[in-house]
Amino acid sequence: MAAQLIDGKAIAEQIRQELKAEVDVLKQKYGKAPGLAVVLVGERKDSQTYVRNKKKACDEVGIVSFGTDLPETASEEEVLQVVAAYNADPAVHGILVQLPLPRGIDEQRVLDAISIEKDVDGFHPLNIGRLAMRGRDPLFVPCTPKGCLELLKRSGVQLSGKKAAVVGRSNIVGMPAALLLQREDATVTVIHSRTPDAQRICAEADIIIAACGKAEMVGGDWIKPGAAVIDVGINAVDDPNAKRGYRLVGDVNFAEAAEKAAKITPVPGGVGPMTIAMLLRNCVDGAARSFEAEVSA
Ligand SMILES: Nc1nc2c(c(=O)[nH]1)N[C@@H](CN(C=O)c1ccc(C(=O)N[C@@H](CCC(=O)O)C(=O)O)cc1)CN2
Repeated sequence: MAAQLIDGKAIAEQIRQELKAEVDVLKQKYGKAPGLAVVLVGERKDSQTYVRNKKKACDEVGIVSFGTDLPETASEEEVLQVVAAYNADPAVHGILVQLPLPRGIDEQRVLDAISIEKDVDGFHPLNIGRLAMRGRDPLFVPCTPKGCLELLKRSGVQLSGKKAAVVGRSNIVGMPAALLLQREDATVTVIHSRTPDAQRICAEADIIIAACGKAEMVGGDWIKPGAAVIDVGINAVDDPNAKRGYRLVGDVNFAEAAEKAAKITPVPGGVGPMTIAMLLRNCVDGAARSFEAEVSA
């Protein structure tokens, strides 16, 4: 392997330590701690694990976590009532509704109901809209793409003036990642299922963010020698030799790409841990804004 590994687990740990110090300062200055409310609807095992990990990470840095678990059968109105209660609660500075929601609940309606001042996932259309505008700043940026940019910056990858390819155009990763790269003065191409010549475009890019949800789709011949490669994919592939009966692979063929890239993230241990670190970052930023607004009111 020629590439240098971008260790998301270690960088996320470093960020949590930085945040713990910031939270201590906030507590001393304002006499209160940031609060994060996590809403989980249904019994999906993966969502339960993510929510548990989010709460554990909050404890570690000194953020107070609040939680509401609703059954799979909860109605949209019940979910909206929980969101409304957290919107009105001054001890809560961030609200997160774990996705995906059970079928029958209008995800967009629920996300739209979160106050933009508490939208620590950055999924509210006003926050996304501001991200897309020059001269306007969102209050929060979605955690996974924010984590991708943080990994690039902390690994010393220059963005300004570089060619970037984002593979995938989802609302929660691909599109915001493209907007963030553009804000850093990269020239960005978004590649999707109907893009002709996807491989050629990707192979011309200095920076690749792969977020298409297809196991190992980005092969070695998609990578420009010396490129920085950020792999957002988390795909389970059956493997009878693995402890859990499956192993996780990204959207990038790691072994092939690592021979060509200068820097690359692994899966697991790359972007995944950064998603939670960026959630904490957003929550601390939201709380700091709220505390400051209170004292200057
Ligand atoms: N409201 C939200 N819902 C969801 C989000 C989100 O950002 N906000 N993202 C994903 C799930 N997610 C956090 O919620 C998440 C996914 C993966 C990881 C992670 O650390 N993955 C590990 C591997 C884990 C394993 O071994 O199974 C890794 O990549 O190293 C963290 C958070 C969907 N829902």
